[in-house]
Amino acid sequence: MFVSTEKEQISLPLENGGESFKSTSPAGSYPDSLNGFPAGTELCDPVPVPALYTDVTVVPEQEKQELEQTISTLEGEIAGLRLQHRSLDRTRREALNKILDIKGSIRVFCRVRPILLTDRRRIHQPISTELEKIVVRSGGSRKEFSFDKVFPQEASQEDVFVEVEPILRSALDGHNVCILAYGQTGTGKTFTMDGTNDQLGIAPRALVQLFHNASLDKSSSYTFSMSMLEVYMGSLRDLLAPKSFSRAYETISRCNLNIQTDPKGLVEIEGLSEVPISDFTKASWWYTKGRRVRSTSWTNVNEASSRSHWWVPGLLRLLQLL
Ligand SMILES: Nc1ncnc2c1ncn2[C@@H]1O[C@H](COP(=O)(O)OP(=O)(O)OP(=O)(O)O)[C@@H](O)[C@H]1O
Repeated sequence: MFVSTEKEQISLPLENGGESFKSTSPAGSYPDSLNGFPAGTELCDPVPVPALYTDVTVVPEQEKQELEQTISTLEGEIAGLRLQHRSLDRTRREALNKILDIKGSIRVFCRVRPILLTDRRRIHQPISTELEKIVVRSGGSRKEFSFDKVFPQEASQEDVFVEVEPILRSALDGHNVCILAYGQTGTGKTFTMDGTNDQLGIAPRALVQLFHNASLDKSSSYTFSMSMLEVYMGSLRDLLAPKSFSRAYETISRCNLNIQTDPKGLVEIEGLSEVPISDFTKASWWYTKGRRVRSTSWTNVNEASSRSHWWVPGLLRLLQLL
């Protein structure tokens, strides 16, 4: 005799050929339509069908063995792919290191700022650019300067970022890297490093890229931290100092951090805040906070002049100096 659940997925044999279900008390009979019971069969109080029956799927032994075989094959393939990924990653690192060695561990780019409507002196064609060279003509003299790459006036933020992007990969591979913008006031350091809301510069793009690359790399784990420091009027200012701390010690501590060199020759800023960064959202939040705190002042050349500053997310250092 078989009892079927309503879902009809499972049929389980009842022991004793159903004898044990013979009615001894006020009879109840199942209607004809129920499976397996002849019409009018007397039974005890209706046998409660355990809820368990509806959830259990009995897999035939052969199918089970096939599934186990498939799982073990897939596990083998995953292990193989992991090994392959590790080996490819090693090759990629070596290739990147070679490229950086060939290109030089220090690379100097020149970005030419377009002439702005606000510029007082509108000298047209003062310089001409080539791929790796600029020529400056002034007062009858002509001077040439060579660089690893020259970005002409038309170069977009994206064009600039493409050149520095491999350095970010290097940072995740464990190298110390530094991106430094240097130039006279008003030449476009802030524009290149920070950019604007619709033309993001290197720093916000770097944050996106770092966290994106780190999330793709399942074989390593990364921890990120960030510090932001401003060099202003000869003093060092901690841009991520906690508010209460900065208020209480505003005039003393915020502007009087010391630069120390440890026995290994590494530079350390004593007392500089270093905030742990768990993800891109946090990084972006702290970066925006640090930018708000920094000093900006007017110069004769640049209306919204930002003073020298640098920031350090994990291993990456982005510096901007006058
Ligand atoms: N490549 C560019 N394309 C368009 N506008 C630019 C470009 N570079 C700079 N600018 C504009 O030129 C002005 C001065 O640039 P920016 O403030 O970045 O100079 P800076 O070198 O950071 O100056 P300071 O040292 O005084 O802070 C800004 O209005 C900026 O938007």
